[in-house]
Amino acid sequence: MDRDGFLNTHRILGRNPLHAKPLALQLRVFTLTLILLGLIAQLIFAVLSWQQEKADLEADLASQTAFAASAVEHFFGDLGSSLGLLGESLQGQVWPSDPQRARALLQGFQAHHPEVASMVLFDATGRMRINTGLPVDAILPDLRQHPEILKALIQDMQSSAPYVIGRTQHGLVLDHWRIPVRHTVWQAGRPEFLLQASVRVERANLWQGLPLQKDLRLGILRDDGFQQYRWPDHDPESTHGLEAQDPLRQHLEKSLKQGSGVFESQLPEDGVDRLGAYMHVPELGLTVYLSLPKSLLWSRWWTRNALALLGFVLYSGLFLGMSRMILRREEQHSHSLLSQARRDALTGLPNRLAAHERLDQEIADRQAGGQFALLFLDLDGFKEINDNLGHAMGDRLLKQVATRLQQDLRRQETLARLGGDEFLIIQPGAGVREAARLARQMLDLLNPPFLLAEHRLQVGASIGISLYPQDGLDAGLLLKHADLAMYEAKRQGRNDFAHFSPLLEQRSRERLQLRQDLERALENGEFLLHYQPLVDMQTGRIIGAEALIRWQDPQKGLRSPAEFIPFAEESGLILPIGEWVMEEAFRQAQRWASQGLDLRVSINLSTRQFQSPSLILKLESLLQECPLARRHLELEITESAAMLDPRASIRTMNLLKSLNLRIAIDDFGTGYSSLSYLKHVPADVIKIDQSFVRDLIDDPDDAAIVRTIIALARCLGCECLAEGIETAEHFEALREMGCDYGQGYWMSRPLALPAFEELLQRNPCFMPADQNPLAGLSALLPRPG
Ligand SMILES: Nc1nc2c(ncn2[C@@H]2O[C@@H]3COP(=O)(O)O[C@H]4[C@@H](O)[C@H](n5cnc6c(=O)[nH]c(N)nc65)O[C@@H]4COP(=O)(O)O[C@H]3[C@H]2O)c(=O)[nH]1
Repeated sequence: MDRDGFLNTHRILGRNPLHAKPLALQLRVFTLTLILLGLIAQLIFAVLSWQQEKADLEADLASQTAFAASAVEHFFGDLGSSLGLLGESLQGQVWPSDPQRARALLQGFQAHHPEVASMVLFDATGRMRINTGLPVDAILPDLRQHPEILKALIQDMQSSAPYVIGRTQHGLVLDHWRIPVRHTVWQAGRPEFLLQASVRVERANLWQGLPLQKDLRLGILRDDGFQQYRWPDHDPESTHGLEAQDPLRQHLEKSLKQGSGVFESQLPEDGVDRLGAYMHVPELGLTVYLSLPKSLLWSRWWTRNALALLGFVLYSGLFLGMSRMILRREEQHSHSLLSQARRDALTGLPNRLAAHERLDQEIADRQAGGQFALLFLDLDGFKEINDNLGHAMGDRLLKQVATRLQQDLRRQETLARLGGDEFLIIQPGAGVREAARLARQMLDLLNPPFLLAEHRLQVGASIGISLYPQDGLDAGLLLKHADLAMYEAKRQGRNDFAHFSPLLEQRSRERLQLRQDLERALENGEFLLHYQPLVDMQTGRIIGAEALIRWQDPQKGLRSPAEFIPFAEESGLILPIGEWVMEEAFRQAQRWASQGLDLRVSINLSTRQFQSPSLILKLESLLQECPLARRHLELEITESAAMLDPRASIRTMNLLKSLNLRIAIDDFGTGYSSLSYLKHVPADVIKIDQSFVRDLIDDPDDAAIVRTIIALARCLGCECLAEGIETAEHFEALREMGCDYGQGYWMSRPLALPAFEELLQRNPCFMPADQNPLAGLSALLPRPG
């Protein structure tokens, strides 16, 4: 991946798409919605059932109150009527004439009414005359000493009602609570005497038939607010009058107007919140009320709702449990996906994604201070291994490389495979020295050959190092700089490591600039060809020319191929540039052939061009366009390019031969060709590299090499051409050795087309001075660049 790729990946990873969990979210929303709906239904049910329960209880209380009120009404009504009859039987014959008989009648009445504690007879003045609660001879109480009671008695005596119920009394003869029921007997429109039955209500069985459950409270209130009676605890000590502002009394006062109703209030006796019902009995001037603690409503409500609530809890629990189970499964699944997504399937190492995350983590950990190193490792020549031995073999190699690299790493150091043959090592805490030591260690680990099937492969690596924080504060920059340093290591001859320096960035910018300039040059037609004569060493005549590219840069002037061909080769731009050279050289060869000139035109093919699958097609189409050129064209392939993949090279060269093109092996002697390989190479010419020619005169070794190459060419049936002939001595020595052709500054530098054609016209003969009077002519010719 290129540097932009790194940065893009980093940017994409920054968004962390794997954290999005739509299913989990949907499931959560679904579960919560179901629970919420259940909760709402539960709430509605709870409120409705509360209302229902309350209404039921109120209705219950109201009917019980009606029952109680009716019992009270009947009881006092019956007693009142009985008193009326007793009064009638006493009047005239018995009272006041026969007090003993009157007393007996009263006692008889009392005997028939066990709830009556005593019978009393008062005369019209309010004086007590008979009291069955006291012995016959006892002194009767004088009510004048109890003016309150006397007043109430006189008032009741005046009442036209058949009977009157007085305030509940205590003391005065009887030591318990009783309700006085009074009946006045009239004589000629004036009260004659008053009969009073003192009723012990608890004996009256008033509440018989009522469900007297625990906590039920009953009460009877007079219209004047006097608490006549309370059940079950009629406390003689407590007050019997309710304050006017007492909430219960206020409720009950409504009963005077409404007759009946319900109330919520506390009772003075226990302070418990209660729910109650009341009913007014106008004939008696009493209100009967009945109440239960409100908590009973809660418990009745709870009994009704418990099941539904339990159902709801179970239902929610079930849904929650199910969704948690699904979520956990989903989480486990996505965990395993995540860990798979972070593992390189081939080597088992953390992959690019994991490396980026680890790098981000390391940076975050070092925010407060500290350093670490990043080692970017790229195998040397992996592409060739992959191409030649196949991908399966390439994969096996990568696995072995990963195992070896891992072997010396410490636990805190992370090794990741970024993809292809690129590995990354994060070395926490490391500075320049520690990183260099680790890089060297890694290179040493890769040093021993790898054994893959029958192959023993020597694989090196180039390592670029960047350091946090000095070489970058973010992951993208650190990776970019480590990558730049790795390119530098490759540039410096591979199997080595390099540290990042700002200078590399400068070079990278320059390379970028060069790329843009080359693209512009292609577009604007800034390239041109120079031609360097190829000379027959025996006759000294020009037999052809090597076409050599030049770049007429509008800013920098004429630029030599050494400045841009290596970069064009590295960047791939050599393909369009090489095509341009072929087109130009073919057309020139066609022109010369059509002019009747028998000139060989030699063209340099770069490694990439030579390996390009479209080469043959391109050549075929050019040959169709320039048919006369075919006989004169020669393609130069460097020995090292031909040796990269010997079998494929031979295949391509055979195809070139099938097009009737000549083949020259360039820079011969530098590429370590084996003799068995050379035997199969269909070359026409072997070009002796100028490095052997340069010291040919002084260095016997070089002379021996040149002589050997010439002999080899003979054996293989090839012609032989020496490059870099700079002196007459070079020329003479090579000629004597039997070299067929020569090329060099001594004869001529590469020339622009007009100068070359001018030279051709002169038809010079290049021979050392003693044999050739035209020697040195080239020195007079204009020199390019
Ligand atoms: N010192 C010395 N040098 C001599 C002498 N005689 C010739 N030379 C130089 O040797 C180089 C010969 O070309 P090469 O080995 O193919 O080496 C070429 C070739 O590999 C590459 N190149 C040039 N043109 C093209 C092209 O059109 N396509 C490709 N692919 N490569 C090219 O650039 C290299 C350099 O080209 P040039 O700078 O033109 O350099 C030329 C030429 O100027 C001599 O007596 N002494």
